[in-house]
Amino acid sequence: MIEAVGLTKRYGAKTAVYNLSFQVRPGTVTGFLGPNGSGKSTTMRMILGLDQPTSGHVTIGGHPYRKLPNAPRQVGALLDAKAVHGGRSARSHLLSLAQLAGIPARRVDEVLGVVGLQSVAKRRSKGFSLGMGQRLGIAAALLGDPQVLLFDEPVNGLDPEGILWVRNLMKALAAEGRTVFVSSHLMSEMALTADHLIVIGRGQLMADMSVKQFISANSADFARVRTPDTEPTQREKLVTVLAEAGGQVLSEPDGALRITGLPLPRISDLAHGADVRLWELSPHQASLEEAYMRLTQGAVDYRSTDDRKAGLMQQQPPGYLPPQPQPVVPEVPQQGWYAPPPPGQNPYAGGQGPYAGAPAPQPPAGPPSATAPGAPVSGGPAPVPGPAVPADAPPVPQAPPAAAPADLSKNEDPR
Ligand SMILES: Nc1ncnc2c1ncn2[C@@H]1O[C@H](COP(=O)(O)OP(=O)(O)OP(=O)(O)O)[C@@H](O)[C@H]1O
Repeated sequence: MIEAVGLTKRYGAKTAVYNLSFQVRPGTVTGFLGPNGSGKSTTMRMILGLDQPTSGHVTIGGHPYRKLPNAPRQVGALLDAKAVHGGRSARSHLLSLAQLAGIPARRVDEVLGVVGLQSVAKRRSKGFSLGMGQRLGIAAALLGDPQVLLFDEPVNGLDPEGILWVRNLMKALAAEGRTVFVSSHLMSEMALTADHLIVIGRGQLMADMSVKQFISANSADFARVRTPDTEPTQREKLVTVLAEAGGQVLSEPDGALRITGLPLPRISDLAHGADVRLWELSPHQASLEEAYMRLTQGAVDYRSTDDRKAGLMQQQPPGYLPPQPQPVVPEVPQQGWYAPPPPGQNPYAGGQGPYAGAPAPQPPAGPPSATAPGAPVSGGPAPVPGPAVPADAPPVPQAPPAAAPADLSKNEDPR
């Protein structure tokens, strides 16, 4: 088991990790998630004794890494796959690691086989592709047959076959009772691989729970309903009856309705009772990506802007007005689009949890339009105020933080 207690790491004015406490248990794959720069690699380096915490401590099986007897036989890690002497072959790189840890040479050939690099074992690693480098890094982590494994973005650069292999490898290692701690930005992959999640934002703990709990705490399942495109009155009638029955109704980009708060059979009965024909009534399960984006959207430090290419434009005569682009609502839901979690289920959005008191998301300024996708069409108050998207919303609405940890990079001590 890995146990972190009050872990804090400062680099000068920058607080990379702040007061982080968690446990990573054996027998499960624990996913370690967080936006870019949130402190995942720093935390992993502290676990492995490569960085000294400013305060707090972290142990593996009750001991700090540096005090573990023959640590490479107990803990395997992939932190930076590029940290290999490029002039060495894959085999000689692994052989040197094996010799340092007292691991027999035949184990090197075993792990080369496990990661599928036998045929290039004698090639210099500097000619390796990104994915081959990752495989070599994973081989190094497996070398000592350790009980505790840490992988920092192991599927980075792997082909689909490699991703599937890593997924199965992680699960198999956990099924053998090992402790597996893995960071990734690929939510779809994490949803398939991890049992438990530790989520950090700006170096602080945001969630520590099972994947299932995480999704239900941070999003809600919903029903998608479509009435005939040619008969807008049918849609309006349905919106009214659903709202009267207590449903929350949002408009989707293609004109369909997104309903929360009512089970599918009830929606069907209400439509039937109102003599409304349905072209679609389908259940939708919230994804880990939705739940993750909803939780962390306020803790994202590095956000892209549209490339308007204004710097490449010719200067226009005074008074010239550029054509206004039509607002495009993303096909895939983005900020402000996430179905709100059921009332009281998001410990980070209400009055409990470490971020209690953080501002709840508010709809962007401007009147919501019943025809604008994402605008609440009708219904009672949303359980957690979900930001609506007005008709004149920019392509990616910048919703305020859902429940953001304080930005510690500004050198402000939050205590
Ligand atoms: N040696 C260092 N000196 C100064 N700042 C550092 C150092 N290492 C990390 N940081 C800073 O600490 C913060 C956390 O970085 P870290 O690499 O741990 O994040 P991360 O969650 O692993 O990010 P990513 O997902 O992009 O890999 C960042 O702001 C980073 O710039």
